[in-house]
Amino acid sequence: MFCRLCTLSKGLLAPSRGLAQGSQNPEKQRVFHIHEGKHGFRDKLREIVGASTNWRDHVKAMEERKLLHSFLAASQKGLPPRRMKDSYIEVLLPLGSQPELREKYLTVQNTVRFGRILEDLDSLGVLICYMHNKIHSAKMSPLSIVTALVDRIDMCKKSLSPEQDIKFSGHVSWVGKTSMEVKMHMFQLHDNEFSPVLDATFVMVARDSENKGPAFVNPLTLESPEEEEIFRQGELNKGTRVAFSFMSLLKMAPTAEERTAIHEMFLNTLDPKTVSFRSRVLPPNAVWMENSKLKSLDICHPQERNIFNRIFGGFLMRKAYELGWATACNFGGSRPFIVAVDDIMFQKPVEVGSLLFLSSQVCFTQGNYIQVRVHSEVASLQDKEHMTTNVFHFTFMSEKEVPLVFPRTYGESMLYLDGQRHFSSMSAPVTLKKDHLIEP
Ligand SMILES: CCCCCC(=O)SCCNC(=O)CCNC(=O)[C@H](O)C(C)(C)COP(=O)(O)OP(=O)(O)OC[C@H]1O[C@@H](n2cnc3c(N)ncnc32)[C@H](O)[C@@H]1OP(=O)(O)O
Repeated sequence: MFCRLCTLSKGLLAPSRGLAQGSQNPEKQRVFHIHEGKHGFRDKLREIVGASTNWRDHVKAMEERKLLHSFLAASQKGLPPRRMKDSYIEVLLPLGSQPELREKYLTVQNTVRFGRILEDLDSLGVLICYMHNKIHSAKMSPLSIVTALVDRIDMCKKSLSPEQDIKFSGHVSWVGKTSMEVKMHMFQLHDNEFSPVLDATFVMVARDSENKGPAFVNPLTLESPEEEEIFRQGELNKGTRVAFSFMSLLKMAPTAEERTAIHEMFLNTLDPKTVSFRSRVLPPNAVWMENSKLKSLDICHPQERNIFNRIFGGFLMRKAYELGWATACNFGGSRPFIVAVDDIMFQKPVEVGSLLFLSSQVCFTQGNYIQVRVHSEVASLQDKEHMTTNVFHFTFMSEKEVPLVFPRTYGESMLYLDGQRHFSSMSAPVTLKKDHLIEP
């Protein structure tokens, strides 16, 4: 499979060039481990934020964070600029050399759980942003950094083995006033070399010490034409996001071409015997969209909280991904493999104790591809009103050709078109490879 970003990222940023291939890193403090402990990156995050390790201390820990308010900058100009390499870090997931780590990452097909990788990417993105905004004289940060958007995750043409070491790297690639774009790469050891397996772009937002209002981030200074290109790409990404949201089918009617396509699908479902709008029949090898649905419910226990005592974005992504994978599996009747994740917007934080309702459905298919949409909403135990927190978009590739999915209602037709737009925004067509084994 061709991966636009894996190719683009190769050699663009000076700090990642040598390190990406597994060479020695002179700045040892920038290399963290996934596991807990002295060099564990989650412990590092807790240290930076001063988060509680026990739920019973969470109120006290938050009270302490209030005192950090005075360290917040009144304007962005008051903050020193940072270089891309200031935020550059690497994180090791030594699945090969530390087999005790494997269980957590293992699927029954002896591949790596992609849902676990999503969790690691989320924490890595946050740590990168803390590196960018580091106050050298203070151990703790006054900022609360939250995930606003998973812009894109593209898989490259490599299998993920649970028996080989994995390495993540990343850095801040663009900054606004309170938001930052982060680019992350993942590599796996293959013939003694770390080869690219995944590229990800997230947008993180800085909030004040109590996560109640916006906070300024350090500006970014660019040191080479390559870095200018990365930054320019960040600007472009921002523009594309605005254009995409402006064109949303919730705000605007579909294009003439899209309307024609939907009308043709509708005509294809009319029963030639009755030609009645009430009796509709599916063409051969097609499934009604409503019959592709799967739902789940989770109780958001304190264990799933992030360092700011809200539910961890990575947990929400893992849950949505796993339901999406099951939906694709159920629909296609064979093992689906993840190809791309895009446009996951974290609209509202999820409180500890909430009920999390996930609803997943296939909204577009083509050949071996299945586009799945997972809608997430929460309700509190006291208040039964449901509130949407996220919409997830996953592109899967099935081992076999899959049926067509047909919308029955106008609402479903809009979901179909939205799914088609997400599918079309994918980098490039991919060919099914036996070694492309990235599963739940
Ligand atoms: C281990 C630790 C892990 C911790 C990580 C997590 O788990 S976090 C948990 C999961 N995530 C969450 O719970 C976040 C939930 N969402 C939210 O709280 C909020 O939607 C939000 C703070 C992200 C944004 O709120 P608002 O839109 O009201 O904020 P505001 O309008 O001030 O915008 C702040 C900045 O974010 C940018 N922004 C907002 N939404 C955006 C989006 N979808 N895509 C790109 N950028 C976006 C704006 O341009 C602006 O940047 P500029 O100022 O630069 O122009």
